[in-house]
Amino acid sequence: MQIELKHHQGPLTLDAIFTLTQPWTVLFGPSGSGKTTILRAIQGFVRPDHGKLTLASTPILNTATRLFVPPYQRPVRSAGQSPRLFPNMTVAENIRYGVPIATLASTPALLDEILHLFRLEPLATKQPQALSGGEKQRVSVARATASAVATPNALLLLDEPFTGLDYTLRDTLATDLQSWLAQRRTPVLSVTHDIGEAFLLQAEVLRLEAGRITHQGPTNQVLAPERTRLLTRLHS
Ligand SMILES: Nc1ncnc2c1ncn2[C@@H]1O[C@H](COP(=O)(O)OP(=O)(O)OP(=O)(O)O)[C@@H](O)[C@H]1O
Repeated sequence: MQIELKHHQGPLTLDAIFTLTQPWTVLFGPSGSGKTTILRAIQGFVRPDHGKLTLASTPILNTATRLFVPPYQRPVRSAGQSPRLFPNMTVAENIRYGVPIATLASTPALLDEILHLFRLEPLATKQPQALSGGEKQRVSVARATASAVATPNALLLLDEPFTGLDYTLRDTLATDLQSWLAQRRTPVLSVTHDIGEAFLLQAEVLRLEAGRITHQGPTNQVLAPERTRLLTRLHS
């Protein structure tokens, strides 16, 4: 996927050009650097001043030619920072919601696999009001994951997907989800400012500073300064 975005928004001047080449890419940067704005522009909820987006060789935005594919027609699925679940549906129904009936018929095990992947089997029949914040977050990411794997050539966007989870669950879930999605060839762009999460994923890292991509490469290269700073703090 090729992404070119130029946009003014409040104090932010976004000027980001990058290509997603790996199965999982992490967008890493400080608060306010524009991470969520990039995800929202890819979804189609922010219309950039200037921009060009191409997903799986299909253009979905080109301000020069006035091309703007609306959000509901983009093969983009996402889970945001605050889980928004259907309150009148169970966990299983929420996850099933974005999966076409034809997909459920051809891959009947999909829902069970996702419930298992996200450790949600014991909660499958509960409604959102009976869940903790971390459980709701898991359902939200599970729903976006189910919909992404059921959509041809989809890109999955995850904004702070493991926030609110304890470290043990986060570590297992992140690595299991990464390999499960890689097997299904569903690419991911996730946002984090958690250095532990970035190292855990062993993904390609895009480092964003004040609206600009300053580095792109493997985690241990791009985040070496953060790692050194963290280790120094732990040993002092
Ligand atoms: N609708 C808006 N109108 C004006 N300014 C906005 C709007 N949405 C966000 N901003 C500003 O744009 C900047 C980038 O916001 P964004 O949410 O993309 O940052 P972020 O890197 O995702 O931050 P965080 O890690 O805190 O979620 C911030 O300064 C924010 O205040």
